[in-house]
Amino acid sequence: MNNDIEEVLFDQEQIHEAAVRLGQTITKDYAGRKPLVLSVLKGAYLWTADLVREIDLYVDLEFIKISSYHGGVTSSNEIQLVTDVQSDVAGRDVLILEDIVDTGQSLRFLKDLLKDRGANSVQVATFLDKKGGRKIEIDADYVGFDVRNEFVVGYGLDYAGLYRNLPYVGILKKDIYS
Ligand SMILES: O=P(O)(O)OC[C@H]1O[C@H](OP(=O)(O)OP(=O)(O)O)[C@H](O)[C@@H]1O
Ligand SMILES: Nc1nc2[nH]cnc2c(=O)[nH]1
Repeated sequence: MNNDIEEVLFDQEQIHEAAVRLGQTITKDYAGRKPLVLSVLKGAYLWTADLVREIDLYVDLEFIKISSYHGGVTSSNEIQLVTDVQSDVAGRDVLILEDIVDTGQSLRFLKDLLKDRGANSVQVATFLDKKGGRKIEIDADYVGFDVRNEFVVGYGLDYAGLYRNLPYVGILKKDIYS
């Protein structure tokens, strides 16, 4: 699996530092509140595990699964709610945890859904922010790393269902796509 990677963009140490940095900021910003941390599956599973351990607050942890990519490297415009959140978000301060914001379509879908359901506030902590990929004007509140406009894998992010278990983020060799 490691042999399929052309270039490592963010290694384990850098990722840990980003989780610590964001965890400290979120701890300060949400002081006195009990946010509902909403992890977006599948991609955010590792980011969630690492970031929540750096947040020194009482939090509720929930999961939601949506889908926009269908095995390839380009997004579909259609976002599907695959598995809904299991608790009421009305009145809650929701902190969405995403692995990546690319076109912005998934985030738009989620923020609209949570606002429609009466969340008190909705903020977003994304591991990666691919600003060059945006089709919708939307921004995350907390960003681990800005990433260039290329398809990346690892640390939760997949290609055709694979590479989510790489402990770092990288770019695949071109022949893997063919
Ligand atoms: O900004 P966007 O262009 O909408 O892309 C971002 C979304 O794409 C990925 O999810 P994906 O649909 O691939 O599902 P997964 O998390 O299960 O891999 C990622 O986890 C984000 O949720
Ligand atoms: N694996 C992966 N999923 C994505 N979803 C949106 N952008 C990306 C990306 O660059 N890589």
